[in-house]
This record gives sequence, structure tokens and C-alpha cells, in this order.
Amino acid sequence: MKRDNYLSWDEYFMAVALLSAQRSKDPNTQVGACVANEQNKIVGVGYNGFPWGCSDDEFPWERQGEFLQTKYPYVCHAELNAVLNSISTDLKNCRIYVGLFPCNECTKVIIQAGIKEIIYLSDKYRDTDQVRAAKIMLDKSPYITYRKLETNLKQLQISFIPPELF
Ligand SMILES: O=c1ccn([C@H]2C[C@H](O)[C@@H](COP(=O)(O)O)O2)c(=O)[nH]1
Ligand SMILES: [Zn+2]
Repeated sequence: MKRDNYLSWDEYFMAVALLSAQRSKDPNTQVGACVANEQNKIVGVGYNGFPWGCSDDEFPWERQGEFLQTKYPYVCHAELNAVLNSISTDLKNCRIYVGLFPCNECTKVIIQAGIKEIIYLSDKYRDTDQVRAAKIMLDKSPYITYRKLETNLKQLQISFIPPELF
């Protein structure tokens, strides 16, 4: 008989997004994104980080202070990276799984890429103008929907210890 406690597709893709977020060097918010196509194949993943060649050790991770001395003008958002890292430029009918509700800039990228659904976990910035603007666009566009991930999972444990050593 097959196992019954396997991950659903939604849980699996969100777990990939959350695992990708673990690559982020952002000390405050680590965001991951995973794009899946209609065949449930992963076609792109990404996390928030500085652009290629911009050193994690040289660029600022500060949140406050003079704008150019903060991370905000430099960091590439997870969703942008997932779309840019994808194997195709046409993501029509794909879904994007994100740990954090996308900002307005990422939302524009997601809509323009042809992605049809956003599945998110946290909406911690719901009261910001960026997320409000994102939702205004999403609510107007007939081509895309969004929903919060429904799951009973609280956490997922991954062990690097081979089962025979338990
Ligand atoms: O749509 C989004 C919004 C934000 N991010 C990234 C950008 C930053 O690295 C962090 C947010 O930092 P705070 O310290 O929480 O302001 O999240 C993203 O990847 N996608
Ligand atoms: Zn964004």
C-alpha cells in the first residue's frame, strides 16, 4: 500500500520555495520562489539576493539610513530571479509559489510572464502600498489569480543523515 503522508503538489512546490529561501543572505527576510508548469514540472526557482557580481559582503544589508546605503535599491527579489532563472521566457499557465506575497514590481513581472496563479504563505507586508498596488493589479487582471496556501503542515524536517545510520 502506498504512503499516505506524502506532500501535495502545492506543499511540495512551496517547500522548494522555502528551501530556496535558505540560500538568501538577507539577515531580515529570506524569500524563495518556485515556478511550476501545467505538468507539475519545476521551471524556475529563485531567492532574494544581490545581482551577479555584486558581492554579498560589500553591498549593504541595512534596512534603514540613507537609501543608497540600504539593501533596497540593489536586491533582486525572489520572484524576479525565479522568472529570470526559468528555462523558458514564456511562463504561460504556470504557477508561482512564494514565501511572501509579491510586491508591486514582482507582480508586474509575474503578470507579464504569463503566470496564471500566485500561491503565497506570508502576507506580512499586506499594509504597505507595494502590496496594496500588487493586489489592485491582480484584482483587475482577468489572467491571474492568487490564494494563500492551505495546508495542515507546520514544518518539514529534512535530514542529511542516511537512513541506515539512524
Ligand atoms: O516581493 C518581494 C518583496 C521583498 N522581497 C525581498 C527583498 C528584501 O531582500 C526582503 C525584504 O526585506 P525587509 O527587511 O523585510 O524589508 O524581501 C522579495 O524577494 N520579494
Ligand atoms: Zn518584489
